[in-house]
Order: sequence, then structure tokens, then C-alpha cells
Amino acid sequence: MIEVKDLVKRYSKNTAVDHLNFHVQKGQIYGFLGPNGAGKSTTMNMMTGYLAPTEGQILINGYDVAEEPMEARKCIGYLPEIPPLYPDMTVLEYLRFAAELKQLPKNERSTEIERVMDETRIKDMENRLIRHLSKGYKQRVGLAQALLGDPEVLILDEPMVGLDPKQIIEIRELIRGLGQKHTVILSSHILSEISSICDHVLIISNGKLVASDTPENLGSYMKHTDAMELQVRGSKEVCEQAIELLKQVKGLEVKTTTATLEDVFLELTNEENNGNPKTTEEQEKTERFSLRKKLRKTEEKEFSVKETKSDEKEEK
Ligand SMILES: Nc1ncnc2c1ncn2[C@@H]1O[C@H](COP(=O)(O)OP(=O)(O)OP(=O)(O)O)[C@@H](O)[C@H]1O
Repeated sequence: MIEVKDLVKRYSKNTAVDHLNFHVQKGQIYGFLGPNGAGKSTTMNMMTGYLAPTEGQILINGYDVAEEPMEARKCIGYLPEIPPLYPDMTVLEYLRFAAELKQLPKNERSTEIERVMDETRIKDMENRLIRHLSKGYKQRVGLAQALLGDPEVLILDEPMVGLDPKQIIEIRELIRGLGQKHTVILSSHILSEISSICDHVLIISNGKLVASDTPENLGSYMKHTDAMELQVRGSKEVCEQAIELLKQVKGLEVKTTTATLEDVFLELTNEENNGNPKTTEEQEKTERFSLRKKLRKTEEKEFSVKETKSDEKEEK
């Protein structure tokens, strides 16, 4: 479906993409993962024909992006990192304009616009000015323009960036749904974002491909670094019993830590509130006062322990 062969992009002395090779197969969601400045946007801009490579070749459905750009572009819907939206247009005006730019047949435009608005769930917003939309809805409008003409491949550059957690979940669901009909390539620098929706992950660093595998295989590759933090709350005896039990698990290294002042603080506040919601200002003042007293006592205890230790040293 997509072949990227020995792709290079140099900006003067800076090599942004360095002999990149990969294949994208039909009907899968690909994650393009890498830190800021790794070369993701540059690669995507070259795949969509917006930027000319310094060296190398990109084939989309057999069409060479450099030699048959119109044919190659027809296969691709692109949502750039900053969606090319016009804030003074309504959603409908903008989609009509995008359909014209994509040279969709005139008699099919209205049906196609209705289809993409339904697919991205923006029909309710069709008469709103784009400048009045939330970031999440702007992103949906960007996706809608990418879907015009029903391209086989969708290339989405950081589609979740700047969205709040609820919007991220909504866009993620939307992309998952799109993945059933289209081949999707999306970029991100956040692993969890990619691994939750992608079938395959391409990791890029300093313009080079450093890994290409399923999220599961990449996860097991990292298995040896798995660490788990377990908190045991209870009396000293209960904690000691738990540690002894854990030590019986083969291959498990148990490291214990003592409570921090923050833990003590949380413990004390729990005890103070006793599960009841705070009510009057007076009650809160009393609680804060007794909390401060308890904290001071804890600090005094710690201090006296330290003092005893340093006294012991001096005696020795
Ligand atoms: N127009 C340009 N002129 C010069 N250097 C550029 C240009 N565009 C990108 N670069 C450089 O190319 C490298 C790759 O940038 P690119 O934007 O492709 O990375 P990215 O992985 O998409 O990063 P981000 O996640 O921050 O968007 C960076 O070092 C960047 O500074």
C-alpha cells in the first residue's frame, strides 16, 4: 500500500530524515512514534507530497509521490499538525471549499460533505463559525476535510495534541472507527496514545527508524524493565508478613521504603476527616490546628531520632 524507500530530508546541514525505509500494509492502524524533532512531521509532509525529499522514493498504491503527485494524493487524506482551517468560515462553508479544492465532482459534493459530517459527528455544528468551536471540534472538522473523497489512507499528524482527556477519548474512538475502513498512520510522541489504538508501531529517532513492531511485541521487548510499586498499609507486623510473602515469589526483587512526610500527612488528614465531608469553617480550623500539632509531633520525633544518633556518634 505505502512504500518508503531510503527517504532522506536535509535542511541545510541538519538531516531531519535519515535513510528511512518502511512498508505500510492495507487496513491497519500505524503509529508513528518519536520524540520532538525526531522527523515525524517532515516524513508525513513528504508522504503527502507537501515537501520534496532530498533523496529517496515514496510509493502510494504504486504511484510515485514525486512523479505522479495528483494520483498519489487522491489516495490520501491528510490532517497536518496544525489543521488548515479558516476561522471566519462556518463548518459547512469550509467543507464546501475543501471539496472544491480536492476537485470532487460537483454533483457528489453535498452528499460527500453530509457523509463526512456524520462520520465525524459535527452535523450539529455545520452553521457555526470555526473560530467559535472547541479544540476538539476543530480537530473533527480537520478530520472531516481529510475524509472528503473517501481516501484509502489517512495520515494524521499528532491528532490528539492539545486536547483535554475527554476529547482525547472521543478522537481516539473516532480514529479506531476510521481504522475499520481506512489505512491510518498517526503520529505522536506519547507511547500510551499510540499503543492503545495502533496495530503496528514505527519508532523514529533522529530521523532513523529504530523499531517496527506490534505494540505487544514492543511491550515484551521492554519486559525486563517492568517495575511495580506495591503499598501495604497496616501495622508493622502486617507489613512484615506481606514482605515475607512477596519474597517467596520467584524472580521478584523486593525493595522496601519507609513512609515519607507526605504519606504521614495523607494518613493524618484521613484520620482527621474520618471519612466525613468538611462542614463549617470552624470545624476546618480545629482540624487544621490538630493536624499541625500532629505534624509537629512527627517532625519532633524525627528530629529527636536524628539527635540521638548524632549524640551517639559524638559519645563514640
Ligand atoms: N522548515 C525547516 N527548516 C529547518 N529545519 C527544520 C524545518 N522543519 C523541521 N526542521 C528540523 O527537522 C527536524 C525534524 O523536525 P520534525 O518537525 O519533522 O520533527 P517531529 O518529530 O515532527 O517533531 P514534533 O513532535 O516536535 O512535531 C528538527 O530538528 C527540526 O528542527
